[in-house]
Amino acid sequence: MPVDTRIIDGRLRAETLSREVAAGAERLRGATGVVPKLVTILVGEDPASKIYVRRKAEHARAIGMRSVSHHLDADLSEAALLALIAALNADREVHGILVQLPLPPQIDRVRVLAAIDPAKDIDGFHPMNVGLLASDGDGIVPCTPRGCMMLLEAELGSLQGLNALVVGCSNIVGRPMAQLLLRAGCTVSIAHIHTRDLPTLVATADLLVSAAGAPGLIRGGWLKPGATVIDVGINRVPKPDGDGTRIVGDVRFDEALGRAAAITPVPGGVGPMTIACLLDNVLRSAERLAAEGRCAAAA
Ligand SMILES: NC(=O)C1=CN([C@@H]2O[C@H](COP(=O)(O)OP(=O)(O)OC[C@H]3O[C@@H](n4cnc5c(N)ncnc54)[C@H](OP(=O)(O)O)[C@@H]3O)[C@@H](O)[C@H]2O)C=CC1
Ligand SMILES: Nc1nc(=O)c2c([nH]1)NC[C@@H]1CN(c3ccc(C(=O)N[C@@H](CCC(=O)O)C(=O)O)cc3)C=[N+]21
Ligand SMILES: [Mg+2]
Repeated sequence: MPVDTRIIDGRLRAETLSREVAAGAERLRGATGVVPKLVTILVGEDPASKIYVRRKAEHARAIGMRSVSHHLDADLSEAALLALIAALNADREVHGILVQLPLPPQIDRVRVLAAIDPAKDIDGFHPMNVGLLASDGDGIVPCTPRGCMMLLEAELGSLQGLNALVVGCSNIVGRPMAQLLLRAGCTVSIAHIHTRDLPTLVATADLLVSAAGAPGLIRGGWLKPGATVIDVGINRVPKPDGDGTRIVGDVRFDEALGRAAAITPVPGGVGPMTIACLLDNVLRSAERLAAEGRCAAAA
């Protein structure tokens, strides 16, 4: 029986969260003189990365934070990047450091992420924060999975006992997503490129989070009727009429309508939540560093 599928408005939820973060930043400034500061680092010329980094910096400024962007040549050495990170770790006016991924091949992502002060690691990618998430500790949680959890909890309330399927197991999205769902009491499955029978797994899922980066991978007819669907995928594909490109998710949105209980659109779903959660992570880091006397009031 077809249902009326709710379209989850991530943009609206993200605007609400951004206003809360702006108010929190203003409170912190009033109480301590500390103005949260985000530093983004982009290495190379990837056009999508340029757009996202610019968007993050603009949003930070729009809500009253400070933000500085470093745009470095594609042939930058790993040593030079590590030296920049060391300087930012030591800078008492910097509260959040974001190294945009992917990095060029001469730079070891694992070494770079491990060099960021875990207290300023607002992506939550440092092994210390990864470990805290995996052991139910209180570290910094990656932005995209946090945004997905906010949308899911607003939609469903408690997630306890639900069958959750995460498609994709990257360090940025899939793995931390699975950890958060486990923490929320879901029975979690993780599918990836070697998974044999994805349609059968999808059919068992009360909630599905897809982060494969594969356009149209998930067919509407695979979904358990009444499932809640979070589509993280951002895939640029040619328009049907061949005139330019557009962005689609991993889930066949048209097919999911009438079958899922609720679904996030692409764009306008998870993406805006990622940015709002990033700013929230910057605020939290600034609050914690201020409480520990580890940062300076803005000059
Ligand atoms: N909305 C947002 O805020 C964000 C969106 N994204 C988007 O989400 C998507 C995933 O990003 P990210 O996690 O960084 O990407 P990665 O490419 O790092 O990871 C993708 C994962 O999906 C798996 N996968 C790929 N194709 C299939 C398939 N056909 N069937 C099953 N599993 C598959 C991969 O398996 P394997 O590695 O084994 O090949 C891998 O585990 C991308 O489209 C990205 O643009 C990312 C971050 C934020
Ligand atoms: N260190 C690091 N941290 C990241 O968080 C990180 C990264 N590297 N590398 C790349 C991915 C991708 N990512 C997105 C952020 C916002 C949107 C976003 O704003 N999306 C909008 C607009 C989409 C569009 O028009 O392009 C939307 O979905 O509505 C998308 C994707 C963060 N990532
Ligand atoms: Mg992220």
